[in-house]
Amino acid sequence: MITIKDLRKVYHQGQREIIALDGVSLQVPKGSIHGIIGHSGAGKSTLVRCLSLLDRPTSGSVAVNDVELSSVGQREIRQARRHIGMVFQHANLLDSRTAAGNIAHPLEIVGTPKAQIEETVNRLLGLVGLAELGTAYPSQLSGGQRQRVGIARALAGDPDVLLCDEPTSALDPATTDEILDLIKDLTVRLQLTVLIITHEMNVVKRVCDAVSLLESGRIVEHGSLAEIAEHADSRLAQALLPLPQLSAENQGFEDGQEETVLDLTFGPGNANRPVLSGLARHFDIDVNVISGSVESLGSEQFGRLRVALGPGTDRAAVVRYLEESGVSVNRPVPNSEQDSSEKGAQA
Ligand SMILES: Nc1ncnc2c1ncn2[C@@H]1O[C@H](COP(=O)(O)OP(=O)(O)OP(=O)(O)O)[C@@H](O)[C@H]1O
Repeated sequence: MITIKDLRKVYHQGQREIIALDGVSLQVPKGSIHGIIGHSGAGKSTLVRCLSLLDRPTSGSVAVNDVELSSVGQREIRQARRHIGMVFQHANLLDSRTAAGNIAHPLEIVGTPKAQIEETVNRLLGLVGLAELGTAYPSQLSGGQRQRVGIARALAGDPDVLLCDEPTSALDPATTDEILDLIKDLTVRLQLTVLIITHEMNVVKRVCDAVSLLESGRIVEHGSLAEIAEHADSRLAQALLPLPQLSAENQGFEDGQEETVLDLTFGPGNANRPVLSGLARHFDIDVNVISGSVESLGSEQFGRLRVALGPGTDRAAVVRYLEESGVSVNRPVPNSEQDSSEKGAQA
């Protein structure tokens, strides 16, 4: 488990103070993956540096499994770093070493006995699906295979935490999915605690259990994917479950007609239930679907629908009926607002 409490990092440039992290608090349970998403300059790299002990926070604390890391002395820092494995955007392998040699490197640095290194490297090569490629050099490996070596190297010290900084940004979509599935599998198998820094919403959708939106050094939205999906007007929800874009002029409703239009979010509990036909029958009204999408978030299905109710419908009663059926109901968000929210959450 990672526990971050009120983390602040202030840089000084001459007279200027730059607040890179402004009171970040976060808890990531063991065995789960938490995504951090945010604009350039939001503070993501600073957060990674403070968590990996490459930089000292100005104040606040970071603990892994209740062991406080942010206050360890210079001498114990190497030992403390062993709790944390790092996966980088470009695997950052040593070109002069084979895949096995790269995985062995951190173990050699801390003086691990040779026989133990060999046993660990072979086990890790198997774990990341490269059992046959231990003698290959980075130049002989594909981008995905290099990242597998990078992941194995991050696991060499038997860490509790994996910090992944844009781990798939340099990979094509199919390889991205393979690497994400590997990270997910390892998280469960080894009961790791994983933080993924990313600007890609599909990374969050595919593997994260929870996500935080970082903006100007602060977490402005956060929650499990199910919690976020329920708040359809939040910026993360609009990025996770976007409604297909209607034209700028045609948002599916006329000015003044917003009252009859609803945005509905269906979660795993009701995504497969005939809620809308039940609604139409119950109130004896027409329900017109204007726009909709269904997304897999982790292993669960979520859906968003924009619907228009027939004239004369008792809107309050309909909203009550839908909410009692477990559907989240929101006012429609105009296209212009949705555009800027998606950019904010995706950048
Ligand atoms: N060493 C430093 N000295 C001074 N200011 C810094 C330093 N490192 C980062 N900053 C500032 O702190 C803020 C957060 O930067 P950071 O690199 O953490 O953002 P980021 O979200 O990682 O951005 P990107 O996605 O572009 O890497 C920015 O305003 C940046 O200019």
